[in-house]
Amino acid sequence: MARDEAPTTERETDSVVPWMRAPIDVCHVDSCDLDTLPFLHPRLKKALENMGITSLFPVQVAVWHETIGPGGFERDICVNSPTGSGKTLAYALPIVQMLESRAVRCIRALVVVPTRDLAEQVKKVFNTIAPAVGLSVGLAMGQSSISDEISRLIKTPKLDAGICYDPEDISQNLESAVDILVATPGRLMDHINNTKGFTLEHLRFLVVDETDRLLREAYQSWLPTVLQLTQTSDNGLFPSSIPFVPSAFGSLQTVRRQSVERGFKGKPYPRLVKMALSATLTQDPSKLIQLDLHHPLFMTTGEDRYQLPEKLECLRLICESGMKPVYLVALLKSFGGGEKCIVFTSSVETTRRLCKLLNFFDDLNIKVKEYSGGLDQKIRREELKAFIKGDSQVLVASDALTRGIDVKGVTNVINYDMPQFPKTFIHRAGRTARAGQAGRCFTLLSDHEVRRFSNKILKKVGVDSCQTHSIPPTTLDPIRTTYADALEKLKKLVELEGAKKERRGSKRKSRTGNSQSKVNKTTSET
Ligand SMILES: Nc1ncnc2c1ncn2[C@@H]1O[C@H](COP(=O)(O)OP(=O)(O)OP(=O)(O)O)[C@@H](O)[C@H]1O
Repeated sequence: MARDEAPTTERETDSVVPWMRAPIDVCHVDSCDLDTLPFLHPRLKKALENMGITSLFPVQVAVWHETIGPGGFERDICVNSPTGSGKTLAYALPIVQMLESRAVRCIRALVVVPTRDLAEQVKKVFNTIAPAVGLSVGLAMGQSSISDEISRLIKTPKLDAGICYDPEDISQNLESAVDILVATPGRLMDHINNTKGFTLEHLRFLVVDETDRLLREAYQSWLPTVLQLTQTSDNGLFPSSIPFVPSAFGSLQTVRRQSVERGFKGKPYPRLVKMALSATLTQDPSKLIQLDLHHPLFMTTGEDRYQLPEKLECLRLICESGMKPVYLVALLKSFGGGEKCIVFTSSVETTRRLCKLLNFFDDLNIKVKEYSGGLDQKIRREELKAFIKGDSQVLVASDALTRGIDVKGVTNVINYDMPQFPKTFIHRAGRTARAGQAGRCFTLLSDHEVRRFSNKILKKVGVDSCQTHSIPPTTLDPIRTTYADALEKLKKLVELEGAKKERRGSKRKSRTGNSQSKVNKTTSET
């Protein structure tokens, strides 16, 4: 179960920080054609058109107006906008536009996301626009080789053969190879602590995507560390005493001076601008305070705390107990092979077993793949790629990985296990009905879950109508027999795997036993 969706503290529900009480309601903002978007750089307009984008979504227009042009980035921005509403481009576009005029290459924008798959996805979005204005985007995420990553993030100076250089001198003049870095917290900390030449000294934009998840995550140290590395020298009203001496290799010192920003005295410039975004942005003051926001501007969508995508249809199936797989297979068969579907379970183990069970239904004729934290990153990436390409039609997934994942053409989401928290429901359902498309979210319920589902989940997320989807017995009955066979095969497989695990365990024991006896023998001989 994804820890990050755990129920919020009571405080979060009844007390709202002052700056969240009068938000900009994105419902009152219209989409805007690229032709009429003020100040948009022509090369960025072209890059967007090459992606098939001809207008910006409301949340993107709202953020653009608060970041580009006269009031540009005067305030930090917090965005609470539904899944699939285009939050990634909402922050990527203004940041790329603002960095277009940078002279020297160094990390000026850092985007922190909770998972590796999301990091790769966000980097891809930046890569569709940043190169158009000469900016380079880097990726820092765990489970990939850190040395390869360093070679892509840090540029070592060209050394003339035959001249011996002082290594100290070289490390003093390592330069960043990227302008924008997308990172997961763990790997970001690795680079901050160990990578020579890696610096956030020149950082101007910090984006915390899926904020509520990141503020809950265990590796909390990344946020105070980044804020500490980018704070101004707090020396009253006089410019920072740090000497402004560009080095021989052209790297420059970012002098965060005190300066008068329109109406805000005493804040340093260039101030680190922060943007926090989520479909379920926390309102908990104790969490928000960690961001150390500067005169934050809050943008939300509609009156309610949470907003589901406009064209999302919610349905429920009440299943005989122990028969959920039969109802699931009947539902998958009813979709027809062409439609993409994500099936959510509440654990890695259930994900693994359910995926195997579905593949034992010989007449299902749908390619089902697993997508969970139990898989190695490389395999997971391959499975996701195959799903995006349409080589597989159904992904059985655990919650930990799906926040923000954007796969076009997912028309159905199925909650095989009932989501435990409202946020889990929102992020699962949010894998469909994206970018204004229609989509359906089915939830399989046993009798005893029906009441809890409507009171603890649907009511909290503002769903007042959830149709009951029924499957005729004539459809279910033939599946019951194939279910019995599939279950038999799964049991045999589990026993086989158990036996293999046991054999491996005993081999390991005997190896350690032998080596122990060897040690005993040698020690007894000596
Ligand atoms: N202006 C646009 N016009 C058309 N499509 C767009 C536009 N902006 C974004 N999209 C598409 O909308 C989809 C959703 O975008 P994105 O993943 O940024 O949503 P999100 O709000 O971050 O969702 P989540 O909360 O799940 O992370 C993507 O496929 C993206 O390519």
